[in-house]
Amino acid sequence: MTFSEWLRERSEPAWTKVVEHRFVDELFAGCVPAERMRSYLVQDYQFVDGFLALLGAAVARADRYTSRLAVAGSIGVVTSEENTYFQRAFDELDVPESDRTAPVLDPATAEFRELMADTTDKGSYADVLTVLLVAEWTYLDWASRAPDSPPPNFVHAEWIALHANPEFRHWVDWLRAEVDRIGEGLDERERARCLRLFQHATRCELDFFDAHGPVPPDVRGDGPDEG
Ligand SMILES: Cc1ncc(CN)c(N)n1
Repeated sequence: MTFSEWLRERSEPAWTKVVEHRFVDELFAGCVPAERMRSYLVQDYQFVDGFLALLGAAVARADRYTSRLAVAGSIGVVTSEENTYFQRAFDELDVPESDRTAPVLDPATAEFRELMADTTDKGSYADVLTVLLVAEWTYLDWASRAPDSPPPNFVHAEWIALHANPEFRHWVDWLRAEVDRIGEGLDERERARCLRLFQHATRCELDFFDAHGPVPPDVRGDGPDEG
């Protein structure tokens, strides 16, 4: 088993809960209500801000030029196609300027940003790669479940398409191989640290989706026990 496979396996069942989240199923069906899609994207734009800084840390801490180039390629996508998508989606969803630049953060967003900021400031290259890998691999995995026909609304369809395409798969495959390469040189303590980070980041992904619902029936009170 590779290091990346080991990290993911040790992060179950949270990993599968992210990949099979009800929010994702609603997205595939094109039925995330506008209000929830708006709050998800507003919060995610704040996630992306921290994520971009983390990508910068990977460029700075990589141990070779080819690795810096690979990470820089992903920075290109985040700052162009993905950023343009956010702007068009915000326009479509009537997101006011204040929510685009400085919204009140959900606790889930704040925790994820804190994890990324700590790793950006103090993490080793292995630590940085570990958090990046969770954020990208979970998104590749859920997007890989997408049905053939996209939902009609571009806000839903393009968010799926940004994570279900050969270039994104190639980037995640590279990240996995890089984590495996760097993992070979780590001692036991460093590997354990990567596992803790991987598990924490996976938990953050789950909390992030949970924060945007939908609320499960048993919590809503229309489960089998309710009269
Ligand atoms: C919360 C979250 N995690 C991951 C991704 C994919 N970069 C994202 N956009 N948002």
